[in-house]
Amino acid sequence: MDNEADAFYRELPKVELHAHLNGSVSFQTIEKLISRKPHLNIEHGMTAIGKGQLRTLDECFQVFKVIHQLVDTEEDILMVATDVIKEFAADGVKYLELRSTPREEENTGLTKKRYVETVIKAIQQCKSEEVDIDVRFLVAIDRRNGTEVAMETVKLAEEFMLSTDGLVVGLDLSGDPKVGHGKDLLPALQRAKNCGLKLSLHLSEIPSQLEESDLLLNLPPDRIGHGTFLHPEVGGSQSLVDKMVQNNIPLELCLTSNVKGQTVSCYSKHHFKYWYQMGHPSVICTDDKGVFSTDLSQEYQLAASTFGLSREAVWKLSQQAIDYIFAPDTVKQQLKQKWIDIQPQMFK
Ligand SMILES: CNc1ncnc2c1ncn2[C@@H]1O[C@H](COP(=O)(O)O)[C@@H](O)[C@H]1O
Ligand SMILES: [Zn+2]
Repeated sequence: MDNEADAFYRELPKVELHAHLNGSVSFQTIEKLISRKPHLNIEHGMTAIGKGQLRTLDECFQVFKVIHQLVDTEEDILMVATDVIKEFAADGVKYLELRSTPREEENTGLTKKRYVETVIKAIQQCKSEEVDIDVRFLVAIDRRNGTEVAMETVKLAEEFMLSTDGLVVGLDLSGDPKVGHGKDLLPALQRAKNCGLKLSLHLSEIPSQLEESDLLLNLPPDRIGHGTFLHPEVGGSQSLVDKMVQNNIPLELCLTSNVKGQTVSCYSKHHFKYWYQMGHPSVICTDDKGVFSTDLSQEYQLAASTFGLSREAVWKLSQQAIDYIFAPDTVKQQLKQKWIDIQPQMFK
């Protein structure tokens, strides 16, 4: 990790709603994976982007390929998911929605079903060890893989939603935004919505996706990841903003990810400012804490220092995120109580 956040941000109870499993793998866990697979000749520099370093978004997607080589067995997935959950808990995250793309690997016999089962197993193990965090899972569609795979993924997510007692709560659409078009994925997303899966879609992460964003906002989705180029000041449009506002769709905003991936030129120009000033529901998230060498405490601190947020405003931001989780109201009530219990210690 590049920096350590100040105590206030580490102690702040937090909600993480946008975290890709394989992008969240820490330095320490990569070390263990590398020692399991020395023949791959993978070095740390290939799996993370350090302080002050920038990459193009294309280069970021190369990094995921390297990590996927390191994580290709059930044993790897179990370790990676367990470590990631415990790291978020240690960073003060009380509720986490983890997302990941089910993969099959011919070499190791890994199937998509076993992939999801293994992530669920890690969540259950952490629960039985009483790690202080409520974890839910979003099954991810990689947009690169097209219509049929998207539909298969929805069916898989549906099965697990019914069999895991509420651990699988929704579906994510992610992957390289330059590849594929949302219109081909619409039937799958519609089906997911109809069967009760919540939808979080990566939208307008790069310019030139206006038509796709317009189409997908008609679903409407339950949350949006990034939405970097939705508003008119950056080439989006007022009608896209209006759709976001009318449907009150929360945004998952990831400052370091956007700056290091160079879709946003600097922190002060991050679209957090636009949406936050409007009072639109915005949630600070990490995206890929391993790849971008960050954690959620640092992201909150960055937002506060860049946009001049008081401690009270930061507290409110983390507390309001509870309203946008995909788990049911009973979970929201439990989390709200937790925030009430912690508040007096933090504002003495
Ligand atoms: C940087 N911005 C981003 N934009 C779009 N998709 C992203 C992403 N960051 C991560 N992913 C998606 O998450 C996968 C890695 O985790 P999992 O193997 O699913 O756990 C990537 O392959 C990509 O599909
Ligand atoms: Zn993402």
